[in-house]
Amino acid sequence: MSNQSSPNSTEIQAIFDQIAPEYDRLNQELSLGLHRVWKLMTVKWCQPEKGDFALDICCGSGDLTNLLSKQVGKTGQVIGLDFSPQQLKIARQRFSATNINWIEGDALNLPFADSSFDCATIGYGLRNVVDITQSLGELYRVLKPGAKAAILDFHQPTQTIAKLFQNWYLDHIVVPAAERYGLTDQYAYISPSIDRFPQGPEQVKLGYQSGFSSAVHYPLLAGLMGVLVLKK
Ligand SMILES: C/C(=C\Cc1cc(O)c2ccccc2c1O)CCC[C@H](C)CCC[C@H](C)CCCC(C)C
Ligand SMILES: C[S@@+](CC[C@H](N)C(=O)[O-])C[C@H]1O[C@@H](n2cnc3c(N)ncnc32)[C@H](O)[C@@H]1O
Repeated sequence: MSNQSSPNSTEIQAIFDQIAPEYDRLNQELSLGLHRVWKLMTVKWCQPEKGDFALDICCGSGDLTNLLSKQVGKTGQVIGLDFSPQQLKIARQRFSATNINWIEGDALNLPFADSSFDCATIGYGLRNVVDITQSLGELYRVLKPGAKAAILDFHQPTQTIAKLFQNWYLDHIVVPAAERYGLTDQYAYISPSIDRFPQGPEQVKLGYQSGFSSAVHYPLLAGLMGVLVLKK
């Protein structure tokens, strides 16, 4: 990894290619299955409807793409976009719904026309892109007027005790668990990435600066996670 404080795109892509085989198993174990609840809430917050054209940016192994697919139904379509070939390989193996298209692409340069999508999600992706402002600008561009996006990610809690717990859990539960698979460095990346990630009020400000007409941040799990809901 470069000696910069934050990894570049190539390094980020490599992390997610490398963890792809164990990603879902570790998420399930380390969140005690709660990540599924957070993802369900995220999809609900972008208000998908039957027949919608939906987008899951930074789709990874496809959890949110699959949930959107169920919501939009047979008359709808979902695009799952990610720049990690290995994550997309896992996604294609896990989910075969005919209303899903998997696309290898960059969240910072979405291969879609303006005002294409009725709703969108980003699950644990915004913290990992190298340019949050560019990513939010692209998200705004491809959404239809009035469309909603829901962005789930880790969040730096404001309460000291919660922050201490988050750091402890990441350092003493998450990273040692990743060691079992030789993925120590990849999972050790999470903690500093959370420290660099804007907190809720700053995310809201970035949402408005990107042109969204409304931006609300909902903390989850005492602020250890959060969902930013944006409306174009
Ligand atoms: C689905 C989750 C995380 C996805 C994820 C995001 C990243 O940016 C990564 C970067 C590098 C390696 C892996 C990931 C990655 O997996 C959230 C659930 C999994 C978390 C690893 C678990 C941590 C949860 C909270 C810090 C503490 C929860 C405590 C509760 C009592 C379970
Ligand atoms: C932590 S995973 C999240 C996967 C999935 N959304 C979930 O909720 O489990 C982050 C994903 O973002 C992808 N990613 C990071 N930067 C990206 C970019 N600029 N363009 C596309 N995908 C990107 C990574 O390849 C990885 O699959």
